[in-house]
Amino acid sequence: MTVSTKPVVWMPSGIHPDAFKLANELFDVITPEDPRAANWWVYADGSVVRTGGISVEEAEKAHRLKIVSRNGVGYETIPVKTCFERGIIVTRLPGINTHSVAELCVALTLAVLRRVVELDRRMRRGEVLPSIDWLSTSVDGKMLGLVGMGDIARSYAWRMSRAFNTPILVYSPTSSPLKWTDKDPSGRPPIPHTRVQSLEELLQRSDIVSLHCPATPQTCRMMGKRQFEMMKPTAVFINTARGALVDEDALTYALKNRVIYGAGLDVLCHEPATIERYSKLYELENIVLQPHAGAGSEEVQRESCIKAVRTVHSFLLEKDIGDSSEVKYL
Ligand SMILES: O=C(O)C(=O)CO
Repeated sequence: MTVSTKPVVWMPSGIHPDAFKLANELFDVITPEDPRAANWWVYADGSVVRTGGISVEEAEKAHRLKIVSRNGVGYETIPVKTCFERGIIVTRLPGINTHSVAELCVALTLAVLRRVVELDRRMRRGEVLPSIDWLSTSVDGKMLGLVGMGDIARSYAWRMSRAFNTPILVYSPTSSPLKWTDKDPSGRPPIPHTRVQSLEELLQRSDIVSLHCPATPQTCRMMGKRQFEMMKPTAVFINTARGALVDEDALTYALKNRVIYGAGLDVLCHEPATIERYSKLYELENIVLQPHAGAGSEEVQRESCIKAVRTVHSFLLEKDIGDSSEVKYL
């Protein structure tokens, strides 16, 4: 029997084929199909995770594990405290998917306001166009309200203001040090915007409300029944941030009863989402859903998966995560 001398790496979630090929050259990879997957923590020196992450119990049992490399930005699915206590380093790729997620924000906004997906479905069901029933809402000049001031919010704001002349309102629940008055890292000019002092004001004034905050105890369920009722009945709600920010029963009620016009969601509380769990949401026409695909462009996935794999390799071999500006320790 040949014993592999390559580091053993656990990869629980889907990974771009080019990165998977590279990983197989560099490591002895354990995927969910591998017989070792049931107790991967006995074997693994490193792990590359996208969605799914790892549990506290797994981190506690993983005696060989030295690094968890998150292929993406958010890290709430990784037990960072336990990892630190056990000397396991955690890395992520901030900024890697900024423009890809911002593009999806634009796509969801257009799809919901112009009823793109709903009308497509209705045509395929045999309804005959045109009809007054199919009137939608223009995007041009609508007030865009952003909750959070990170890079994705900024990239989305830049695209919307340039393409659709949307005035921008911003509310940041954390005291964000970021100023949108400087050029952004891609050299784009500042975006004119108005900062409001409360979520209430943003909800009342915006035609498009979009969330851009991490899930923390402070932001959890920040959008509930009361908040949806503060929005205009003509307004749409976009969430590409995290499902935990939203009370999903309240959103379902608001959509069903036309408290708001529509919603576009890339994230849900329970992912991967299933029709059984979300049957009430899935049956609504005024919602467009995506399977947490904001970072899911071919280009971004190829780049980020390869970076995440290389990070593990550098660390296991050289105790260093390399000099890429995008790879960061937590
Ligand atoms: O990278 C992340 O954390 C994402 O959720 C991308 O959508």
